[in-house]
Amino acid sequence: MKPHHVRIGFVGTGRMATALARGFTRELVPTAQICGVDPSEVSKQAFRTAVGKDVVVSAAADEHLKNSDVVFLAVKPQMMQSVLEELGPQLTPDQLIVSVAAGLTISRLESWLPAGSRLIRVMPNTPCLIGKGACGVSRGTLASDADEQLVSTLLSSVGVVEIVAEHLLDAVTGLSGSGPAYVFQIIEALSDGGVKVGLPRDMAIRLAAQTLVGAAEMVLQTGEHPAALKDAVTSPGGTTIAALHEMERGGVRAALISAVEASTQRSGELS
Ligand SMILES: NC(=O)C1=CN([C@@H]2O[C@H](COP(=O)(O)OP(=O)(O)OC[C@H]3O[C@@H](n4cnc5c(N)ncnc54)[C@H](OP(=O)(O)O)[C@@H]3O)[C@@H](O)[C@H]2O)C=CC1
Ligand SMILES: O=C(O)[C@@H]1CCC=N1
Repeated sequence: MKPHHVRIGFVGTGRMATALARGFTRELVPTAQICGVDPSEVSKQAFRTAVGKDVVVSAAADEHLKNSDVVFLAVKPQMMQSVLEELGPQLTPDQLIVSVAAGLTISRLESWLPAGSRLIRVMPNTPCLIGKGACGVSRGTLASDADEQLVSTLLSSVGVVEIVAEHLLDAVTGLSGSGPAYVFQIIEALSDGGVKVGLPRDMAIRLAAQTLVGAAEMVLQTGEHPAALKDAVTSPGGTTIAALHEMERGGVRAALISAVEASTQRSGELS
């Protein structure tokens, strides 16, 4: 199936569903081919406002969801079992199911889905909203090469895709799934630093964010190790080494390593 012909349904129209749907419809999928199911009036309307007025939303599974080729499960992990118990009988074997839920393993999801369901497990992140996502993908027991290809193509339209063994998806969650939150906090802290030394807040936020964008792009475009790029900024006896010493004293590296590890562990617990 051609990706731009795919009809996509979202079960749960919250933050991650909105980021994906809006990302898919930027270039690839017409908004009229997207639908969403969510009992929350607030989420549903926010989803439609963000993605487009052609999007059909409803409080419960309807004909639009039943006619979707791909169904994204985007509810909280703790709700998934009860959602699938209700939704399962309305799914058909023709539909490809994609879970974005943190932690829930393929075997657990397959045990809650109707027998014979084709499942792909994905860990995306919210920058999919602007086409800059980072996603890990693992294939379920019955999903085919074509299914994996279709989901990879959809997700490639909203970011980079890494096909990973399922046991690594918790680690992907710890790094890139939760990662935007770490980076937002870093940007906020850097801008606090800018304000402390006299910059106006809005300028400090712009400078901090652009510094992260520029540094990240340098890593991706040059292929150089981040440590080498750091060394190129760091003059002997200069300003940067004075700052890096403070970061080491503050345990920034250890804190980030522990952050990834804590999120990974929590993802494992959610199953
Ligand atoms: N946010 C993120 O950055 C990421 C999230 N994820 C995963 O995405 C999933 C969704 O997370 P997120 O978007 O943040 O959560 P949200 O709470 O923003 O969205 C979940 C939505 O599902 C709704 N919902 C509750 N019950 C049902 C139901 N029976 N049928 C349909 N919808 C229902 C909720 O309504 P109500 O609010 O009324 O409960 C809510 O609108 C999670 O499994 C999470 O692990 C994965 C990667 C990144
Ligand atoms: O915080 C969470 O549980 C979700 C999963 C990854 C990002 N947000």
